[in-house]
Amino acid sequence: MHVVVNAAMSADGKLSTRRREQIPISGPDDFDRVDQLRADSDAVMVGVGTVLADDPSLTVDDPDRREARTERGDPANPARVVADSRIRTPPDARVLDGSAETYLLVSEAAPTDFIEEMEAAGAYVIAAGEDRVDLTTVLAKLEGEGVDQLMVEGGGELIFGLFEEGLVDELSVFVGPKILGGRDAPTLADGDGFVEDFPALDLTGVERLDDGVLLTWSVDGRTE
Ligand SMILES: NC(=O)c1ccc[n+]([C@@H]2O[C@H](COP(=O)([O-])OP(=O)(O)OC[C@H]3O[C@@H](n4cnc5c(N)ncnc54)[C@H](O)[C@@H]3O)[C@@H](O)[C@H]2O)c1
Ligand SMILES: Nc1nc(=O)c(N)c(NC[C@H](O)[C@H](O)[C@H](O)COP(=O)(O)O)[nH]1
Repeated sequence: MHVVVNAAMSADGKLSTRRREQIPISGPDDFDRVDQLRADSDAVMVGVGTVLADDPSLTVDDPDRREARTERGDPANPARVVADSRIRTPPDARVLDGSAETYLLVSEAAPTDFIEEMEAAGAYVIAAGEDRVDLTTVLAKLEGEGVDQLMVEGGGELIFGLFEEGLVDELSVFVGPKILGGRDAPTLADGDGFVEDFPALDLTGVERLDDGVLLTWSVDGRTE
């Protein structure tokens, strides 16, 4: 499986405001690039923090791109994947609106009645990990379901968790022309932070885009 993390951050490295309110950091060209990346992926993943903050749809916006997917025999939209250890996804979240397949990745601590509620709402539930989702195991299961290219759209907790497990192959970050500030505002990689064995990156691209810059890296030492 090829795992691509994509995010937009302010010039000071924040993914959103300290109130976790989503504000546009990307401009139209970057949003269009993100839409193409979704269209090129088998699944798009976020953490439940992003579902609660933004209620994203995670679908492909451009009808031509959806049509191109169906012409090559894929569903119009990639599958949606939410890492949600204890099931905080609301049953009326957009990711459960039926416009794409949705996998809910939960831990063994997830309450059984919540699992049933999510399945009734149309989600496929995959459980692994005692207290929080065991990302290595669930990504292997998703690969078994045919997910070869996984795009991860955040947020900072999930991105850190994936780096922690050595699961990221590629990182693309749009750095936009804003300062958001806030010591508690989400950043690209939050979690507990590394104190050693820092993941190392190889810069593969620098491109001026909208009023910002798109940086792409490949990740050293990723084990398949
Ligand atoms: N600018 C961008 O590109 C962008 C993209 C996505 C989200 N965001 C912002 O990020 C914020 C949400 O990010 P966040 O960090 O609060 O939440 P998140 O989206 O990273 O979700 C975190 C949740 O993921 C789940 N999870 C399960 N297993 C995990 C594991 N092994 N490791 C880590 N997480 C695991 C947990 O339930 C955890 O609470 C929002 O403010 C949103 O607007 C910005
Ligand atoms: N690429 C990007 N640039 C931004 O400036 C910005 N604020 C986000 N934020 C990601 C966001 O937190 C959501 O998760 C989805 O981008 C929303 O997805 P939908 O359009 O609803 O499908 N992402």
